[in-house]
Amino acid sequence: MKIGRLNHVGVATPDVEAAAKGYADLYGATDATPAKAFPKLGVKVIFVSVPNMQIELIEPLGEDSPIHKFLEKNPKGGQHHMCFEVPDIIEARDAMRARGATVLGTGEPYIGAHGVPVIFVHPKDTGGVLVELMQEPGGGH
Ligand SMILES: CC[C@H](C(=O)O)C(=O)SCCNC(=O)CCNC(=O)[C@H](O)C(C)(C)COP(=O)(O)OP(=O)(O)OC[C@H]1O[C@@H](n2cnc3c(N)ncnc32)[C@H](O)[C@@H]1OP(=O)(O)O
Ligand SMILES: [Co+2]
Repeated sequence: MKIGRLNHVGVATPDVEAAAKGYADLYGATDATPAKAFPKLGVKVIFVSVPNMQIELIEPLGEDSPIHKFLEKNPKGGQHHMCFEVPDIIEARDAMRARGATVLGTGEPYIGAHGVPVIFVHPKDTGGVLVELMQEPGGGH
């Protein structure tokens, strides 16, 4: 398994709308999706498109959100994860495990905000950076 293109950088924020306005006002990054809630994933998301990838603004939905504690530690928000595309998410999951990394949750890929299966690799195995792997559109079995 070889890692693919950087699809997005996840940025945690207490307010995705305010954060998206900040990217528009400060950097002219006005190409943004409407905010969308993913209750099962515990986040509200806005994707801000820039020339070669996206910024994924994520706001916690409730205290069970996987980013709730992150925002308690970083109340203004901050860089949260990087997401790379892989050709086949199952092959990637198995490769992570075979290479000694911890795949979060049950290890079963689940549908993320882009509508394709994703996994997350624990930051303790990746030099302190939370990495998400997502099946590249049109990839997989
Ligand atoms: C999937 C939808 C969407 C998409 O792109 O499709 C998204 O990306 S949504 C993104 C939000 N969802 C997730 O992040 C799911 C996976 N994440 C998790 O399961 C948790 O965030 C986890 C386990 C990485 C951390 O959970 P939590 O903060 O509640 O646990 P701890 O406080 O015990 O943290 C353990 C340890 O990890 C360090 N940590 C936490 N978050 C990060 C981070 N974003 N980057 C780097 N390190 C992180 C934390 O400081 C602890 O370190 P320690 O040295 O043990 O204190
Ligand atoms: Co993501």
